[in-house]
Amino acid sequence: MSTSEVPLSINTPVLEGKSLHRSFGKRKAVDNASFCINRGDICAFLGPNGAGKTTLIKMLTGLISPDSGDILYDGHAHSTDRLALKQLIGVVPQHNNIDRELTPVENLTVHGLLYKMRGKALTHRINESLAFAELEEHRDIPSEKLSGGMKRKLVIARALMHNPKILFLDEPTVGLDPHSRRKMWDFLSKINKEFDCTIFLTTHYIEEAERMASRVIFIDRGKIIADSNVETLKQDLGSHVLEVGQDRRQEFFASRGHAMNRLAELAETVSIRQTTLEDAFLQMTGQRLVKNA
Ligand SMILES: Nc1ncnc2c1ncn2[C@@H]1O[C@H](COP(=O)(O)OP(=O)(O)OP(=O)(O)O)[C@@H](O)[C@H]1O
Repeated sequence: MSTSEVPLSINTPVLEGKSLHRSFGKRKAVDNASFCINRGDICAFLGPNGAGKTTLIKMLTGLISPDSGDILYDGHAHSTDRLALKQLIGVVPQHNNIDRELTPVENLTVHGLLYKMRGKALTHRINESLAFAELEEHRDIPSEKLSGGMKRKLVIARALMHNPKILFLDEPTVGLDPHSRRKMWDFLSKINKEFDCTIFLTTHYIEEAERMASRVIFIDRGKIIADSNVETLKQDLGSHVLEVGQDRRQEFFASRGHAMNRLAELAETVSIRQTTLEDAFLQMTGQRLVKNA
């Protein structure tokens, strides 16, 4: 049995980054980043503006090369085989790069042709993609007339046309209103389940990572500072937090009961709430992720 025929288990690594470095001049955009993404993961890279998320995605998708380090897909380096890499991955960049004058059908057709899809197979796939993205009604209008959420879905549908194994999304919901953002999370979860597609996304929206991700990797100033699941990151800190006094100093507790006991002792103004990923990031880095959904 060849390597490609070995059945994949859930814990099969599909993507590994090993000691990745990338600088721009003196600026270390990505600094010794190592991680392993398993099949079926929805992995969120979470970090503030300028943390290195886009640089990392560009390296993983072959747009730029690392200064040093290795990138392995299914255990193999693809640095010399760009075509094989392109078949394996779908990429959704931060900005919608659809052809605005072309219709959704035309945008998908161009992508399909580039991936050597032809005839009935291409038509079938386009129809399937439009149905999945709920864009059938808008299939023949210029794409510039689509709403922001629809344009985003079209970019995603296009990235999925050739059935990639891993979908990369750089800030998938940036610029969308909260309602469209939530619908996008459902859409991405559906892609993950129905297409058996591993998802790797960057975001600086806490809620996005909390709602969607099975794995969260914190990145700060180019360095990976945590790699775990959402619940573990929060539990490590304590499930509940008291914010005490005018300066809202934080005290963490293992349970609501413990937090309530402490609350009863305090004479100052206190609020109680569940711990969030924002708290975990703040404790680790001393800075906030800034934007929130
Ligand atoms: N082409 C480039 N030339 C020079 N500096 C760059 C270039 N690309 C990125 N940088 C710098 O590298 C650092 C990381 O940038 P990057 O875009 O990867 O961060 P990010 O986490 O994606 O930020 P954002 O959330 O704002 O998109 C920043 O300091 C940025 O200014």
